[in-house]
Amino acid sequence: MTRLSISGLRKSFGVVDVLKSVDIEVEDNGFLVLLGPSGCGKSTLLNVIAGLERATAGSIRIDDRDITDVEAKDRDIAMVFQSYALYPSMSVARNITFSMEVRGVPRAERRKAAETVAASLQIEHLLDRRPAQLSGGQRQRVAIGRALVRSPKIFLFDEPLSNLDTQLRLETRALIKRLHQRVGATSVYVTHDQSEAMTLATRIAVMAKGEVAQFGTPAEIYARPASVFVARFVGSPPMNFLAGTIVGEGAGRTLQLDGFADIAPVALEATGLPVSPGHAVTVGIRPDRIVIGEGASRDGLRLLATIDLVEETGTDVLVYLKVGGLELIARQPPEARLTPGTSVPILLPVKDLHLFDRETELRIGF
Ligand SMILES: Nc1ncnc2c1ncn2[C@@H]1O[C@H](COP(=O)(O)OP(=O)(O)OP(=O)(O)O)[C@@H](O)[C@H]1O
Repeated sequence: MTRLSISGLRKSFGVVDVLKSVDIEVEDNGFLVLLGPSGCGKSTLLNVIAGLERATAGSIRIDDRDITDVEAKDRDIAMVFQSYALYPSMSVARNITFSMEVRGVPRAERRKAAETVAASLQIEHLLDRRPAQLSGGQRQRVAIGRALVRSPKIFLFDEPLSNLDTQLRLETRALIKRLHQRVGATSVYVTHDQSEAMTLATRIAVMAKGEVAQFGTPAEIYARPASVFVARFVGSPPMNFLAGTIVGEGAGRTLQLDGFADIAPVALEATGLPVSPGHAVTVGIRPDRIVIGEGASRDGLRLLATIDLVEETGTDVLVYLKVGGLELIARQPPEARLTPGTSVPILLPVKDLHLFDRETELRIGF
C-alpha cells in the first residue's frame, strides 16, 4: 500500500517561482507521468519528491507519513536518472547492489539479489562487466536494476529513455511497463514525450509554467483536454484549431466558423453549453475525426478543402488540407486514395468538436 499525496507544493529559486501550488494524488500502484514542455518544472517537482530539493511551501506525504522535511536517503524512494549515474569503476553487480553493501548485507546475499534483479531485466550475462563495456540501453537497465533491488515504496524516473535510440526506447518503455505490472510499485515518471505518457501512465499531470494544467487518466486527457494548451500537447499530429462564434439564443444557438459565412452553422441545442450569443470560441478537432468526402447524413460543419499534401506513414495517411486561409491535418486509413491539388468536401462532425473559450483558452464543453 503506497499512496503519494502532494498538496500546495511550491518551489522558488530566489525570486523565480518554478512550482506554483501543485496538488497531485498518486494512488497505490499508480504510475503518474509528469508531462510538459521543457522548463515547465517537471524535473524540479521530481527532485522535490526525491528530497534532492527542498519545498518552499506545501507538503508531500507517503501514505500517512509527512516526508516534506525528511532527508532524501530516509524517504524510501529510488530514482532512475536520464544520465544513468552509474559508478564507472564498479561491476554491474556491484552497481546494482551498492545500497545493500552500504547497509552491510553479506556478499552472498548481495550476489543473489543482483542475479534475481538482472534476470528480470535480461542482463544476467553482464553482471561482471564495467559500465563502459555496456551499450546505452544496457546501462539504463542497470540503473533500473539498482532502483529495483531496493524495493522502495516509490520509484522516480527522470526522462530515463531520452538517451536511447528509437528501437531501444520502445523496448525499454515496454520493459518499464512490464516491470510496473509485475512489481506494482507506485511510480512517478517525467517526460516531454506524449506517447511515453499515454502508454505508461495510469494518471498524467500535464504541466505548464509550474502548474498542473490537467490531471487525469490518459483517456480522459485525450478525450476531454481542459485547455488549448493540453489539446495541443497531447495527440500526434496535434488537434486542429479554428475560430468560431456562437450565434442565436437558447435552443436556437448555433456555432458559426469565423470567415466562412457561406457554410451552414451547426446547431448546439443538445449540448447545454454555457455559451451566449457573440461568445468567441476556438473550435478543435482531432486529425482522425475529420471526414473526407460527403460524410453521409452526419451533423457537422461542411467545408470545401483542397488537398495540399499527402504523407503515407505506413499505418495511415496524413492529409494536409487547405480550407480558405487555414491548414488542417487529417488522418485517414491507408487505403485512402487522395490526389494533391484536388478539391474535396470535408465534414467536421459535431460530436467530435472540442470548444474552448477564445480568451481564456479553457474548455467549454462537448
Ligand atoms: N537551481 C535552479 N536555480 C534557478 N532556476 C532553476 C533551477 N533549477 C531549475 N530552474 C528553473 O526552473 C524551471 C523549471 O526547470 P525544470 O528543470 O524543472 O524543468 P523541466 O520541465 O524538467 O524541463 P526539461 O524538460 O528541460 O528538463 C526552468 O526555468 C529552470 O531554468
